[in-house]
Amino acid sequence: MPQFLTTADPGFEAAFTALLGLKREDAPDVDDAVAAIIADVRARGDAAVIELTAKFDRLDLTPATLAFTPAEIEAECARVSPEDRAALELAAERIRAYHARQLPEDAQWQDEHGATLGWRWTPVSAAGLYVPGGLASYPSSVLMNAVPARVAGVERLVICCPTPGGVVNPLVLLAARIAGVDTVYRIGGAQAIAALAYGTQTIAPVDKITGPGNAYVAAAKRRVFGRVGIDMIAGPSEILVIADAQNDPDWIALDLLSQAEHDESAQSILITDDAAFGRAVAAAVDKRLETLERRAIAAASWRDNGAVIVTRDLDEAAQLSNRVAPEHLELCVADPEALATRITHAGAIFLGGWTPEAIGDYVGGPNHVLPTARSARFSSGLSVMDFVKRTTLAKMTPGALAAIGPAAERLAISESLQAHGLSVRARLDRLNDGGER
Ligand SMILES: NC(=O)c1ccc[n+]([C@@H]2O[C@H](COP(=O)([O-])OP(=O)(O)OC[C@H]3O[C@@H](n4cnc5c(N)ncnc54)[C@H](O)[C@@H]3O)[C@@H](O)[C@H]2O)c1
Ligand SMILES: N[C@H](CO)Cc1c[nH]c[nH+]1
Ligand SMILES: [Zn+2]
Repeated sequence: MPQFLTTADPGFEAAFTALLGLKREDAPDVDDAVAAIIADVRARGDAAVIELTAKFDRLDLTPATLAFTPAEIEAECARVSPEDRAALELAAERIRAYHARQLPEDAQWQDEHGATLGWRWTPVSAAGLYVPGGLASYPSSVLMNAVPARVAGVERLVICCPTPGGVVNPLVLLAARIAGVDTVYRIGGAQAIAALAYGTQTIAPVDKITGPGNAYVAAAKRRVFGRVGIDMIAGPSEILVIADAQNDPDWIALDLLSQAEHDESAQSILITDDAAFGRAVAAAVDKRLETLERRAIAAASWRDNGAVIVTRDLDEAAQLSNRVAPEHLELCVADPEALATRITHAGAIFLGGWTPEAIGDYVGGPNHVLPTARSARFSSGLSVMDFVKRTTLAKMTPGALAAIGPAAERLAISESLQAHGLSVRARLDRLNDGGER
């Protein structure tokens, strides 16, 4: 059973703290296994990747079959129905239009001394996009990773997406083609992350790795960070719904289950100011679980990590939500915009009862790769900004150097960094000797 909590109860704070502290990450020995996998791929390259893929994905590959061939991609794309193709194309265009607005601008100006200052943005040269493929496959995650990278101007885009037992989702390959991905490797897990970070005889290394994955993928991304950039550690999915009694309990139940069905470690929480409505939603969840396709996963998530919390009012609901810092936050209340002004930490906010979180997963436009496990307190969802970096620009004139150089020299001396100071002093002396102004 999910937890039923009431803020008016004396024991609420302890129970809520315990709810936030639920360990939803996987087995602690994952990191040891991942360290060994990364070391093996670094040492043996393709051979290690091929052996691990056979072991974990029941798929026998060769160096020549690590990547899908153009003919294979063509054949798989031809299997996609016109309706599914249209849905992917609609999603891709909306995601592209939304992320195009995120492109940052270069800047350049002269200050009062005549110095030219500024910055410019450049994309990473190569990005490796991880698309989960173990428990389910996610064409939508292809778009959510590849489209922002293309908008950012990344030159080389590759995808790693496991195909356990050789089962391919043609929509993953069509999504990759629509988004302009150059190469799709049919590998997954930590071995894929290691191959992207360090390269193998067949797989060229990249500069940035993005995309969600299971505990092995997350542990591998943590370990290769520094060798390559990573976006974040996008863990098991979460949703928090703040809803008043004016909602249809079945709608709210389905929204909660939409994230619970991702993973037994997912977390779905309802906060409401009406106890009877909270009970009605819980009953609607149980009813839906009787027939849901992924009911085994969703029921375990709801039972182990789910909660219904009754608050005194919606302000209290907002305060609690900020402590959860949920990946997804739905505001199903009369005035969602007003309540949203009280929200300080959330990966994505969905305003009003007509905005189910699933819209954000697929076609709304915003990215669905979002911070989990309270990391929305300090991090953001995947965006164009994950694929660009900023270079600063500075140009002194002799006059500008004369104006600010002495201060630099004094600070260099204060830090006992003599060459720093002398590199400025030599130029100032030239100026003092009548050199170029
Ligand atoms: N935050 C997001 O945007 C988002 C989107 C989609 C999915 N997800 C989450 O991503 C996760 C996907 O997990 P998944 O397992 O389905 O796919 P996955 O692709 O992340 O992991 C599957 C890979 O794990 C490796 N693996 C499996 N068992 C292993 C073991 N015992 N030792 C070493 N490696 C092993 C295999 O190589 C396999 O290819 C889920 O938790 C899902 O909720 C998150
Ligand atoms: N809600 C997931 C992120 O937590 C993203 C997703 C992909 N497909 C369906 N949903
Ligand atoms: Zn989802």
